[in-house]
Amino acid sequence: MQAEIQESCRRINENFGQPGYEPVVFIDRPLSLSEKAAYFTIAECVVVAAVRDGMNLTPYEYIVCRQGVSGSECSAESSGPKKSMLVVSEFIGCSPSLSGAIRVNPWNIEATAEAMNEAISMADSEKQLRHEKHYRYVSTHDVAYWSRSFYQDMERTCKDHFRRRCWGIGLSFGFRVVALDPNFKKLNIDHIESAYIKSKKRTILLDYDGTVMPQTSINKTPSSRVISIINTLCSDVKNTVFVVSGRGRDSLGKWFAPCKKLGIAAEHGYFMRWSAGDDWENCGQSSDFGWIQIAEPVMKLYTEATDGSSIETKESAVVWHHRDADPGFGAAQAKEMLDHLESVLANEPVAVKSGQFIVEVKPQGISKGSVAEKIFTSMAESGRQADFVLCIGDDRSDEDMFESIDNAIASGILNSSKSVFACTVGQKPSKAKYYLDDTADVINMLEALEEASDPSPSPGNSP
Ligand SMILES: O=P(O)(O)OC[C@H]1O[C@H](O[C@H]2O[C@H](CO)[C@@H](O)[C@H](O)[C@H]2O)[C@H](O)[C@@H](O)[C@@H]1O
Repeated sequence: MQAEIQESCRRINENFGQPGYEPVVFIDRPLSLSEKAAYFTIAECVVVAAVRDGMNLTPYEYIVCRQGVSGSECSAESSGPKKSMLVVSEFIGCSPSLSGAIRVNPWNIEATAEAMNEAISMADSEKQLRHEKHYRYVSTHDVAYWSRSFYQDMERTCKDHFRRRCWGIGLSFGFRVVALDPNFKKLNIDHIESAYIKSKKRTILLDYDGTVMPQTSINKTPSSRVISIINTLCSDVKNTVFVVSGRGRDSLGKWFAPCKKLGIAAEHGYFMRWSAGDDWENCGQSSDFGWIQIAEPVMKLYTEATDGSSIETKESAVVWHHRDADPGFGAAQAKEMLDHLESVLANEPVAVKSGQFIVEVKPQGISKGSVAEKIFTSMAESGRQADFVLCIGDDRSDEDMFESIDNAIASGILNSSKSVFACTVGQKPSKAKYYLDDTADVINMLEALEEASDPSPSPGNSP
């Protein structure tokens, strides 16, 4: 590789060099700190084109060197306004913190060349503004700042650890230690079945993906087994059953067409209907979707840079999927995109949320929590307060449902002495008190409830 670099340098110098001017000076040896500082001080632009990196400090060192030491006369520019320009790879750790840097995908040679040209031909006033911004960031985020911030993060993360149980879960790169509440336990099928039999008014809220449908399934249509269980649950006059999902109303409506009495909350509750015979209620508070014009271009940028990712446009939301991208890179891009979207959409009526291999932008106030609250409230208001609640889901959006159960108990919409089963799928930190291991476990549990049901003709769910 070294020979290849030397050959490229020779070729460029031969083609573009002139007497007294050598375009590429290739330094192929370790530099002392002072030498490095000297080069940084005179450099009009620094390019960091690493394709994989941790926390590369070169850009920060460069900015500090360009700022210089006040009062020193180390360069011709030292008395004038300070300027610096950075072209950085989007793969390096410090890239998100340098908002004035030109960010590139280093695999894209043309885009990198264009960025270098843009960097050196930019107006001095612009270079100055970018430098000021970066220097302010570097000088306020010093060693003391970082150690304070790490310390606070650790304190927050370890809060309550003394009363939690720690478990190692996952394998290989997926291995992690999680701290779980000691009251968090596996849902016992006999226990829930007996509570189900004793109860008179039941609310059952089922998430779809990752709960009744395995995340790994290619075919996302519910199995005939799932349809049959849900139909039996719906036909018990004591039951109000809802599928509460982030998926669109068309797919859910089509998939669950055989379940006439099933309630559906689609797109996290933006659309809701109590049974197949009812019209869809639109639960959104605003019809202004101008924010899509801001969110989509950002998602497109990340899609271009992340092989295997894609954008899904729903009626009320846009979703960036990275399930088929490289796991590490996809997750890093998702985290970065979430921050990016949160900052550009700060003044818009939206929420930016992450889920199972997705980042989603959806209208503010729309969540599975508000769906659950709506169902509990309208049941209580019509004198049908539930004495049995089963709420089950696997991801972050389902945590909102679990939280709304606590709120409903606190406000008296649900009675705390009744049977409440908030259950997450997979053993992980959750607001739910119970867990089941996987979708197979969920189906087994629902089968037990199916057997304990009393299917009799009924008008179905009603608000
Ligand atoms: O609320 P859920 O029923 O759990 O649905 C949430 C999202 O489901 C869909 O995404 C999921 O399935 C994709 C494959 O079809 C998969 O790639 C992704 O990782 C899953 O999260 C749906 O596309 C999203 O819009 C929903 O928000």
